[in-house]
Amino acid sequence: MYMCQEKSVTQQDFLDLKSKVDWLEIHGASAMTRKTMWLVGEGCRCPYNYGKQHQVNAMTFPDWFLVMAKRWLGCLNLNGEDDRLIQDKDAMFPDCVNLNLYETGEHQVAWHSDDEPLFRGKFQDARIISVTLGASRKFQVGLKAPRRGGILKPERGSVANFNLGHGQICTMEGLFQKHYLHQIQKGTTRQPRINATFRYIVEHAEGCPLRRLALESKRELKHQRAHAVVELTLSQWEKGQRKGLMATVVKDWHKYAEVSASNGRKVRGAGTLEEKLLLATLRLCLHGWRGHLGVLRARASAKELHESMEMQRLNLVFVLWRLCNMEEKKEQAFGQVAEISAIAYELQQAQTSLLEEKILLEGKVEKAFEALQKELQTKEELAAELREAYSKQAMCRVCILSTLCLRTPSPPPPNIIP
Ligand SMILES: O=C(O)CCC(=O)C(=O)O
Ligand SMILES: [Fe+2]
Repeated sequence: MYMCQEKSVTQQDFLDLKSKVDWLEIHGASAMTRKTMWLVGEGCRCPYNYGKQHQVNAMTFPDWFLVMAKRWLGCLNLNGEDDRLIQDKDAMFPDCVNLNLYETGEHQVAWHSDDEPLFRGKFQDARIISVTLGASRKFQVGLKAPRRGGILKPERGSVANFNLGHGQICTMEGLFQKHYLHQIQKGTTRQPRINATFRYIVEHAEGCPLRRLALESKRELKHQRAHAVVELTLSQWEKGQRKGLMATVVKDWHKYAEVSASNGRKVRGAGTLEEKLLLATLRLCLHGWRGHLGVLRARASAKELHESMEMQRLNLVFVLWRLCNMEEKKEQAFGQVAEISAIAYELQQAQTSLLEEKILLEGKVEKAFEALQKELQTKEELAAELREAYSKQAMCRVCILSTLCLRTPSPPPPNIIP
C-alpha cells in the first residue's frame, strides 16, 4: 500500500462528481448501503457486478471526469493512453474506475476484496488506486481468513485502520486482493464522502470488443510459442533425442489447445493451413506417445513397439517435410515476387530514360530543322541577289555593246569605180 495527500483534489471536484454522476443505489439486506457508478475507457463494454444482485453497464469516462482524474493522478506519471500502443504498461493510465458515494456515516461497504475476474487480482499484480473526496472515513484492511459460512472476515488481530480524508490517495497492489480484505465501516459523520477507485482491466468480459482484441494478440503470442516448441520437438526427435520429449509435447499440446480455443469452445482444425499442420503434428506426437505407452503397458513385442515408433517417426517426418515444403514454396514465391518487382523496376527505369532520350533527340532534331530552314532561306536570298546581279550585268553588257557599235566608224564604202 502507498498513501499520499494530493493537493490538486478540490472541493469543486467533489461537488461536480456529486451532481454530474448518474449514481446507482446499492441496497443491502434492509437498506441502501451506498451509491455507485462504473466508468470505463474508450471502446470497453465490460459491465461491473456489485455483489450478486447488481450489475451495471459500462459508461465511457466523460471528458470532464478524465480531466480531473488526470490532475489527481498526475503525481503518479501515468501518461500512457492505450495499452495496445504503449510499451510500458506500468505507465498506463487506469482504464476503469468504480465511484462510491457515501451520503452519510450510515453508508458503508462491507469486508470484501476487489478480486473480480476482470482484474485477475487473484493471480497477478493488480494495481488499484483510490482517491477520496469530501468527508474522511475509516478504511480498514485485514488478512483474509478462511471463509466460515460464506461470510468474508479478516483474521483476528490482523486489522489495520487508515483514515482516508479529502485528497488522500491510497493504493493496493501485488496480490493484495488475494490475501487481504478491506472495508469502509459505518461511522458517525453526517457529511458525504466520494471515493474513486481506479483499476486496470486485464481480462475484458465476454461481449466486450476489447476482449476480442486482447484474445487475438494473446493467441498470436501463444501460437508463436507453440510453433517454436513443435519445431524444437521435431528437431530433437530427428536427432534421436527422446528424453523428456513427451513431457514437452503433452504440456504444449494443452497450450496449443488453448490457442485454438475461442469463447471456451474448442475449435479443432480451425485456422490457417499452418496452424492445422501444427495441430496435426502435436496430435501425432501425442497419439504416438500414447500408443507407445499402451504398447509398453501391454508388454507387446519389440517388433510392435518398433513398428509404432517407426510409424510415428515417419508421420513426424512427413509433417515436417510438408511444413518445410510450405516454407520453401512460400520463400520461392517471395523470391519470385521480389525478382519480378526488380525487373519491373528496371523496365520502368529503362522506359523513363528512353523517354528522356526521346525528348532530348526531338529537341535536337527540331533545332537542326530550324537551322536548316534558316540556311535554306539565306541561300534562296543569295540566289535571288545573284540572279539580279546577273541580269544587271547582262543589261550592262548589252549597253556596252551597243555603245561600242555606235562609236566604231563605218568602213568606207567599197570603191566601185573601175
Ligand atoms: O471507499 C473506499 O475507500 C473503498 C471502496 C472500495 O473498496 C471499492 O470500491 O471496492
Ligand atoms: Fe474495494
